[in-house]
Amino acid sequence: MKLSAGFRNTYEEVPDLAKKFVNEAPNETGQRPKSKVSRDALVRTHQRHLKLLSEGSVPVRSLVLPKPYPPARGSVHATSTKTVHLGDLQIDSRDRDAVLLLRTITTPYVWSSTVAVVEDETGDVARVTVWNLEDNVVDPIVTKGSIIAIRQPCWTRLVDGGHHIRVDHPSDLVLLRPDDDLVPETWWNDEDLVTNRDPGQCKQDGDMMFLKKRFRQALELYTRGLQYVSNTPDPAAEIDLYRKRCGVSIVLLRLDDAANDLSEAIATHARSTPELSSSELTNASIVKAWLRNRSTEDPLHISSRIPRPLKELAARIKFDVGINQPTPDYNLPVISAYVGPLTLHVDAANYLCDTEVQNTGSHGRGQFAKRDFKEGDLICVEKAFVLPGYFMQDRNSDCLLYSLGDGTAAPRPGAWLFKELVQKLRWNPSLRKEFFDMTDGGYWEEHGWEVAEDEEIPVDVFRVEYIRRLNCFSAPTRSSDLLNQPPNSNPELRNGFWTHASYINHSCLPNTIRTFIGDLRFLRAARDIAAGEELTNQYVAPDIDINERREKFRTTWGFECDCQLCFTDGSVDKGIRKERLGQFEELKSMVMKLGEKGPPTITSLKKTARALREMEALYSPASAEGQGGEDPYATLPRLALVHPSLFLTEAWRSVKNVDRTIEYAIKLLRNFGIIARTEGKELKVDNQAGFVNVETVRALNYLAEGYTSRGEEELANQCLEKARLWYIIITGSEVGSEQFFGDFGL
Ligand SMILES: C[S@@+](CC[C@H](N)C(=O)[O-])C[C@H]1O[C@@H](n2cnc3c(N)ncnc32)[C@H](O)[C@@H]1O
Repeated sequence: MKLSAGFRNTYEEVPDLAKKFVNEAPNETGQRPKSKVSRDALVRTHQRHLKLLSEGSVPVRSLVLPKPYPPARGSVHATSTKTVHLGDLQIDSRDRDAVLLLRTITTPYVWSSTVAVVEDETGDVARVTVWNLEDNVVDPIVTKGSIIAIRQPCWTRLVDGGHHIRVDHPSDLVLLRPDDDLVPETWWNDEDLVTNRDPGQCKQDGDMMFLKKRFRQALELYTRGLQYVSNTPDPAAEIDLYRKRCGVSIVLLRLDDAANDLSEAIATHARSTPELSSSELTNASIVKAWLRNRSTEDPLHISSRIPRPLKELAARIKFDVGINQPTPDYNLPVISAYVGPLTLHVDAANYLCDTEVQNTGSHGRGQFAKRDFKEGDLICVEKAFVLPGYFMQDRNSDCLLYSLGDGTAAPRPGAWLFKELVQKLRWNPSLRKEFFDMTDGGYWEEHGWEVAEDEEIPVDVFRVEYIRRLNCFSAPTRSSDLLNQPPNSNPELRNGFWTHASYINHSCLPNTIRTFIGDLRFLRAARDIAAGEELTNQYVAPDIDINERREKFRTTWGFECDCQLCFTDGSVDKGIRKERLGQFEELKSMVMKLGEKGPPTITSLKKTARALREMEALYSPASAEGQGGEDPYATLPRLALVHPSLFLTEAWRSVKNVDRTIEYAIKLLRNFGIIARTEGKELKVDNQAGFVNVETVRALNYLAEGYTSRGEEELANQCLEKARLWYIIITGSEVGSEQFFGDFGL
């Protein structure tokens, strides 16, 4: 039996209860807690929670964001801050200038949040809960004996009674070094200040910590080594320590620190190498500027003049910060072969220069073509700002994110993206501008302040979450993998963030298609695009029902789609819309039942075809008002007809009726908004407002098969050529096409 059986974990918030509590508990803002818990009781409870943790008795990790409030502004060392004690704090009332100095008296409990028992200078005790740290048990951020400063502290009520100090913004928690001026004299401890003064030993100990994945401790040891190496100048040791610390920083996504350390390592190397000692490489700021300039150019020939380990780190940092190349040249087969569930991050440059962000006039900012693109062309390629690489099959990676402010919840992919975004932004001030430039739906305007030009942009976790929700993408490991999924398998997609791509607006009838290979996001032209045209993308495939569609756009992204399809579907008489949906549902269940019965009979297919014809009538010119008698759907998708026409195409093919297969494949294309017809031996495909997707690629394959069996090879080849182009558009590359088309025997 487990020692802690029967003990309830109160450190893990139950989101539903927390939500109810937040919305229903009486307001006690400004009051003080009526009772206190003793030091012994707090520590005892904490020990039992540590026990639960060590036994693995923890629920699925739940990240909980309370009602929004902004982080404290400026530095904890600013003269305006004032030190307070636990006894001064009030419930739910934050004083922006207040700083609470605490010392942790327990090892931390680290799961959904980091929890520790702390004391203040007067000996008063409390439980502190810190959210949104990139923490883990083996390498905790706050350890027993840490001295911490909490900014804008207040008491927060716990659902089951009692109070704790809750911190949501990582910047509201500051870890203080023992020699920090803020540390009260009573907490000075000479032992803290006496450390190993041998840089070599520090490096060795740091290496050991690195191997044990205790990255923060490794950082600390390398930092200590660097402090002491300056006493006994030893360039080789110094370069080594900078290099090692740079490596750890890269693992921890601290690219700003990594670039600083590598610049110092390179400058030290140059100063101690006779042939470089009078070169620009001795200037660390010049090297740093090169590491961060996002260019593939190397006019100072830095990479060819430094030792290989430094050169490799430089490449790593440049790719991770993001570099741009001027052409869409990529070795897609090599990239695709490299990528897998555990190797998502590709060393490749971005290709962004032929697109630009501009104001649209009606939809905020949007992305525009700077040159003409032909159907299928690569328009832009971008490496992810963040694409979390957690293990999908691991229970340990289960994680949920709840926002109590608006009652929303995000499953694992969104929760992980949020966590990594907070981490990356927290440690890389240089990358914040590009991220916080993105739309947050007005959050910061309501809750934040105007950030001055020379002020560091704060990492407000609520703002990060709003930006995540409005701008992230769901991404498969490789888009081509999705073609080989068993039907209805619904594989889990990751959530990732691509900053340039986030400026693209939605259209149900997009002129571009996005695909993914690892952390590279590709955008290809779904049809010819002229320079100056706005680029659009489908955020999600449109629902058949215009009301559902509008609701989804409104609640998820806060906009009203004004594309031609939404306008036309929206103009249709309500009764006809209802009838379309009713008939669609009826036909769908009829088709499903047929599917269950084995191979279809000719009679059943004829019956289905009749039902489809009846539905087609609901898309006749008379169905939409105010269109002057013209067919409003002449070039538009007729979404309710897609499913039955797909069924009929495949069913006629299964009974080897070539003519009917061709007829229905053309219908299927047409219902996706793609008008395909033949003029003699020529195939004409008009796609002004249609969808290119796997079904339309298949429809072309069925046509190719049909024309082949009728001996119309030229038509078959044209279908196949188009299908191959569309395959590239929907998967990003040609990789896998042999197998895909081979499965059709083509
Ligand atoms: C990923 S961002 C696109 C860039 C955004 N327009 C901007 O200015 O930052 C998504 C937001 O753009 C706006 N948006 C996207 N597509 C739109 C459309 N078709 N019509 C109106 N607004 C749209 C919505 O405000 C949505 O929340």
